[in-house]
Amino acid sequence: MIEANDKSSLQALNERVDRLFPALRQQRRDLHKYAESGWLEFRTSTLVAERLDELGYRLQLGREVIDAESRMGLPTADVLQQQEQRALEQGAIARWMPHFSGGFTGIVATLETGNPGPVIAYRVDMDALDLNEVLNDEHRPYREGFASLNSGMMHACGHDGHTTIGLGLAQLLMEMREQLCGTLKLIFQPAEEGTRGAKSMVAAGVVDDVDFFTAVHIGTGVPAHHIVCGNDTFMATTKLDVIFTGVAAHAGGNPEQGRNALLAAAQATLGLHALPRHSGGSSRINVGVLQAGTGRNVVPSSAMMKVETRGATNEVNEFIYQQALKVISGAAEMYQVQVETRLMGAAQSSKPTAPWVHYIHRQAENLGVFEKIIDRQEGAAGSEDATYMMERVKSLGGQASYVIFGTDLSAGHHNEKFDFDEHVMTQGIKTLAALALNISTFKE
Ligand SMILES: O=C(O)C[C@H](NC(=O)Cc1c[nH]c2ccccc12)C(=O)O
Repeated sequence: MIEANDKSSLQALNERVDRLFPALRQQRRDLHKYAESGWLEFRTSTLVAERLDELGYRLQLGREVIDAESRMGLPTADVLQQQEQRALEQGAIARWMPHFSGGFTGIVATLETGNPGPVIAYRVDMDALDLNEVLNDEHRPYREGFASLNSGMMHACGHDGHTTIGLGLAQLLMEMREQLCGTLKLIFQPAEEGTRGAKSMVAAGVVDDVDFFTAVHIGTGVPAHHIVCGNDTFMATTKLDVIFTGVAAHAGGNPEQGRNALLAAAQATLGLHALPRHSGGSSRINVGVLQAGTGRNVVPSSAMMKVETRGATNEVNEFIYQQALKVISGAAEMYQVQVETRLMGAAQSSKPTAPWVHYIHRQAENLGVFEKIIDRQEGAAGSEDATYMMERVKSLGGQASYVIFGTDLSAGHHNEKFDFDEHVMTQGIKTLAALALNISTFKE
């Protein structure tokens, strides 16, 4: 094995990745243009599979890496069907589609180097957000012709960049395989938004053999040329849909015959936002959607809410969630309507393992492409279902972390004007490749 820490080999790595930049940019822009929301990454996953196959990876696809029962927040069968059709019209590669059909849009690519060593895994996500991209000349993706063609779907969180980082890394690792040891695993995950996908991949066992696990994000407010080696502020979260069903009636003639689902939902909304907090850490609650009723002069017989709870720890989130269920059933009782709650997504809180964070820090230093390298940052982040993978790896004695590569953004994440400086993708690939290249120097 080469002395990878010596400056000339890292220099060679840097130059090699820099040469990939035009191809990476083109790849990212193609994914951006054909944005696909969670569990609907049909075009994306067929292109990813084709590329990884071309490179010579062993592939596990669809049901092999996604446990059907553990999927959360799956779109309806109709939507799955329509979007699969659209993907084919937009250039999805038909021969891979049977693996992904029905919402099994996950891929694990494995490279056995043939040299003895550990299993090193990377996780990237592939889904877009349910959001309409802004279409005007001030927005680069529109100006340069790669804004999303799919209404209501936009890569506004950078997962097009993450997928591209995964593919670029795959190419580089394959080219360098003689200098590497052990087994490299690239995990392409569906449906991170709404924290719906990772749990099903963990249930399928995709990280059970992993010694070193790293999940990746770009942006999130971290400045360009900065890297966070071990983000540890993810909140545990539960996502639920709530459906109230009452009885419609003549609002003038016989209001007493109605059972008002709108009032139950409105009451529940206020009650949810008034929940007491927990001394164990910060918490959040959000009713993000409330829809109810059918007509001005009809007692509303239906209402629907999309709700999420979050907590600094699993315990705090569970506390808020349990109270939320009580408020919801109490509100239903108050107005004598039926209520059903459906679990739509979930994630844990998780902390990286310190030795792996230190190791990532050292590799980032040696690369010489960052202005600032920090282990962690203050402040609540969002949630992430990669935490299921991290916790699983840790529970089996492995090392895990979550790395953030800073970049300039045109607008915040989940905003319709979101875009990022694509050069961050080369920094990501360099760092992730260095983790594999120098693994023999890892110390507990
Ligand atoms: O809960 C979700 O739906 C996941 C979604 N996740 C993200 O937006 C990722 C994210 C948010 N903040 C950070 C900070 C660092 C890395 C990743 C993130 C969120 O929190 O709403």
